[in-house]
Amino acid sequence: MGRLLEADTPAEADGYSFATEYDGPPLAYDIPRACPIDVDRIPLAALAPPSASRPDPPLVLPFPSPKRPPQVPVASPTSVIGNHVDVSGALGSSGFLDPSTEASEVADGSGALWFSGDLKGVAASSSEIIPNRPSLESALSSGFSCRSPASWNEDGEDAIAMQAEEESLGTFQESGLSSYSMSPAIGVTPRTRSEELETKIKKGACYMCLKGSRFAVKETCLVCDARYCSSCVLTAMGSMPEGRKCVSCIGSPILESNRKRLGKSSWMLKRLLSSLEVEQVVKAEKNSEANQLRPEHICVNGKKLSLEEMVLLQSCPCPPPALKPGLYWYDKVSGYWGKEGHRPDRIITPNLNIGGTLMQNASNGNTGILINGREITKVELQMLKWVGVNCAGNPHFWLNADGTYLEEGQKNIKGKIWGKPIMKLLCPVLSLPFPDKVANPSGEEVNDLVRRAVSEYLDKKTLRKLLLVGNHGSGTSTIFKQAKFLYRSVPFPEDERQDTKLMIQTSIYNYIGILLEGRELFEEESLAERKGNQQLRFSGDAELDKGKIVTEYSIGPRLKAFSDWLLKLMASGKLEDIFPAATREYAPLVEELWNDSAIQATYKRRSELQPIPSIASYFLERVVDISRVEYEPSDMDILYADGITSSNGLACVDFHFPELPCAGMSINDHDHQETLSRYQLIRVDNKGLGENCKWLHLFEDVRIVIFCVSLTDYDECYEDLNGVVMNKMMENKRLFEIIARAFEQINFLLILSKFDLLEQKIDTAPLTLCKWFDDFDPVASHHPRNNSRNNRGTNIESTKAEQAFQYVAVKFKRLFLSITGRKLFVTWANGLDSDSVHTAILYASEIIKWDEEWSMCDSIESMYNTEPSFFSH
Ligand SMILES: Nc1nc2c(ncn2[C@@H]2O[C@H](COP(=O)(O)OP(=O)(O)OP(=O)(O)O)[C@@H](O)[C@H]2O)c(=O)[nH]1
Ligand SMILES: [Ca+2]
Repeated sequence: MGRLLEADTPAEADGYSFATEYDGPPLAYDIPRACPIDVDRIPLAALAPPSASRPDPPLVLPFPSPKRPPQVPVASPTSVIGNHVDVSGALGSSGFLDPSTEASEVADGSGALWFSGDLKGVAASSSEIIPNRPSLESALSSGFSCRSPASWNEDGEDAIAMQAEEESLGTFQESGLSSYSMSPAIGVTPRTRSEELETKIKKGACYMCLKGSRFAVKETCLVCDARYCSSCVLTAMGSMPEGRKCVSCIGSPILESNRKRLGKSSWMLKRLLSSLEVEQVVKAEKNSEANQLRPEHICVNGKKLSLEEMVLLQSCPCPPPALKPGLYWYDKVSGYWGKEGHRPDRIITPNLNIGGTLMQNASNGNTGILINGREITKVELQMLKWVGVNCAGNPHFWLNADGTYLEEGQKNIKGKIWGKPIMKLLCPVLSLPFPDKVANPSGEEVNDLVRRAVSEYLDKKTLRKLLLVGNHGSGTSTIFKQAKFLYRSVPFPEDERQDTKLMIQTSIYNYIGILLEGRELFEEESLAERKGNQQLRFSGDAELDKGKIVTEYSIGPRLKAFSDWLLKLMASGKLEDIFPAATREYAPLVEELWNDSAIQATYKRRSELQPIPSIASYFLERVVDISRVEYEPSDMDILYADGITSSNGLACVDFHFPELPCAGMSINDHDHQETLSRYQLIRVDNKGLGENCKWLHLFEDVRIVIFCVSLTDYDECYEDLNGVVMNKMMENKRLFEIIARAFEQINFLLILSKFDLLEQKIDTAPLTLCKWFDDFDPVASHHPRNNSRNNRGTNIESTKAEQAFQYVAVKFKRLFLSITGRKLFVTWANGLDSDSVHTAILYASEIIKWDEEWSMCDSIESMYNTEPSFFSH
C-alpha cells in the first residue's frame, strides 16, 4: 500500500495547507489519483523547419483599413527571389508596394531570372503580397497574423488570421486519432488554404494574375496548393530549388497529399523549361531535404522516430508501404504494424529497434486477450477462434514472426498460426494482414541492415557540392564541360548536343559579323590609302567613290546586301531572334561569303580585330560545314564552344571521385560507385547569381567555392552598361570580394585559368597594364623551361608567366585574408587540357576532405575540453 497524504491538519486552520502522512487504518477502497502532467505529451504544433529563404515573421499591421479591395501588388518579375530575401526593400513602409506603381513600370527590371520564359503575368514579390500565400508562421503562432490585401474579405476581416487561429489548435492528420492521447503530438504539414482562397479568387483562376478559368492548365505548389498559370508560374516559383513551390513556400514541408506528385514532371514544366532544367527541378524535388518525410512526424509506440530509425524502417525488407506522418504501433516480436488505436494493418519486418515499447492499449482492444503484451481487437479474437486457438480464460500469448505461438509463462509451442492454410483465406475476409513471406531475421542481420541503411542514407546526404563561379570569359563553362567529359560516361546526351549545335551555329554568325565589320573598316582604310588622303575616309566623296573603286576588301552587291542586313541585325541585338532558326536559309550565302577573297583577306588580319575570340578561328575555318543543317558537333566542338547551354544560368553535374575511368572499367560501374565519395559541380553564371549576387544564399550548403579568374584579363577591358570602360581584372576583383563576403565561412579555391594564353601574351603585354598589379617586377630568367607548367609551384627559375601566376595568386590571397581572415587556396588551369582541369577539381575535393578531417578533430578536442570532470574522476 502506498503512502497516503492527509490534508486535515491544524496548519490548514492557520490559513495554509500542508499535507502530512496518513497513518490511520488501511482503507477498503481505491484512493483517486491525480496523474502528474507529462509535459512531453502535451500536443504541440510542429515548429516551422528552419529555412534561410523564408522572410522574417510577418508584421501585424495595427489599423488595416476596412473594406480595402483585394489587389495584387506588383514587382519586377526579375526579382522573385531577390524580393523574397529582402522584403523590406521591395515593399513600402506599409508592407506593400505603392499601389499606384504600374505593372509596366516595374516589370522591366534589368536583373535576370534564372528561367527564361514568358513572364508577362503580373508578379507578386513576396509572401506578404502573393494573395494565397499560406503563412506557415501565422498558422503556427496563434494571434500572429499575416495580413495581405487579398486576405481581407468583404467584411474587412482578416481571413488568414482567422485561419491561423483554427490551425493553431493543432491537428493530427491520421483520422480519428486526435482524441487518442497515448502519443505525443506529431508535427504535421500546414493544411492547404486553397479552399478559403478559392472563395476570393475566381474559381479556377491563377493565384497570381487572378485570370483564367479552371480549364486552363495550371501548376500547383506542393506546399500550399496554390495554382499558377503558365505566364505566372516561373515568377511565382522562381528557380524551384526544392521543386514546384511558391517562392514563399521554399523550406516548408510539402502537403502529404502531394507526396505522390514528387519528382513527376508535368506538361507545364516541359513546356516552359528545357529538358535539362526539368530534370534539375524534378531531381531537386525528390532529393531536397525539406521534401523528405521527417522522422519526427512518425511516432511508433508513443515515441517519435530518430533519423536512423526512420531510415531503418523504410529500408527494411518488408517496410510499411507509403508511410505517412502519423501515430503507429509496432509489435517487433511478431512484426504486426498498425495505426494507433486500430487493428493490425500490416506485418512488416520484425526485430527492428524502432520507437518505444508496445503498450497494452496500442490497438484499443477490449477482449482481455494479449498478444505480445497488446490487448487484441475483437476481429483478431474472431480470427484466433476460427483457426481453433483456445482463447478460454483470456490467455496471454507470445506470437513469433514465424507464426509459432505459446502461452505466457509456458515453454511449449502450441502451434503455428501462419502455417494453417485457412489463414490465407481468413485474413483478407477479416481485413487482417497475412505475412507476405514468413521471415525472422536474426539480431545480427538486423544490425547489418541498420548499418547498411544508415550508411547509404548518410552517403546520400554527404553529396559534396562544389560551386563554380566567375565573370564572363573566366573559363567556368569550359571547366564545367571538361568535368562532364572527365567524369560522366555519357557526358552530353542528345538533347544537350542539339542545344550546343544551335549555340555554335549562332555564334558563327556573330564571328562572321565581326569579320564583316572588319572588312568595312579595311575597305575604307585601303580606299583612303589609295586616295592618299586620310581625311577622305570620312567625307561624303569617299562614300561615292567607294562604289567605283574596287579594293582587296570589296565585295559584290549580293554579299554586300547580306552583310548590311547582318550588321544591322547585330547592332539591334536581334541576331539570336533570327539564328539559328534561319540557318538553313542562309547556309549557301555563308559559304559564298567565306569563299570570297575579301573575307579571306579580312580573316588573315583577324588579330587586328579586337573582339574576335581566339577560339573563333577553330569554328570559322569550318564555317561552311557548321552552318549546314546536318552539322553534328563533335566532342571537341562542344568543348570549344563559347559557354554552355542553360537558359537559367545554372548547370550541375554529379560525379564520383577520385578515380578516372580507366581501360576496361566504367566509372558508372555500380559496385565501384558505392565506395566513392559523391560530388556535384554546380556552375552558375553571373546572370544566375543575380544583381549583387543576392541569390547566393541558395547555395549555402556548398562545401567549396571554386572561383575562376582568367589570367589574360589584366590588359583587357569592356564597356559597362553606362559606357564606362572597365578593366576585366578589376571586375574580377570586385566580384571576388562580393562572393568572398557572401561565403565567409566556406573554403575557397581560386582557379587562375587560361595559363597557356598568359604564356603567349605576357612578353608583349606586361602585367603592370592592370593598375592592381603595378608593382609586379619579375626576376629575369635565363633558363626558360619547356615544361614550365608542371613546375608552377617553384619560383627559383620560374618563367615570367609562372611568376605572374604567383604574383596574382598572392594578390588574391591577401585580399581574401583581409575579407575573411582565412587562407585562400589557389591553383591554375588550362580549360582545354583535361588533365589540368582534373588536377584542379581533385585539389578542390582534397580541400573538402581536409576540412572534414579538421572538423572531426575539432569536435573530438572540444569533447575532451568540455568534459574535464569526466576525465578527472
Ligand atoms: N587556350 C585556352 N582556351 C580556353 C581556356 N578556357 C577556355 N578557353 C576557350 O576560350 C573560349 C572562350 O571561353 P570564355 O568565354 O573565356 O570562357 P567560358 O569557358 O565560356 O566560361 P565563362 O565565360 O566563364 O562561362 C572558349 O571557346 C574556350 O574553349 C584556356 O584555359 N585556354
Ligand atoms: Ca563564355
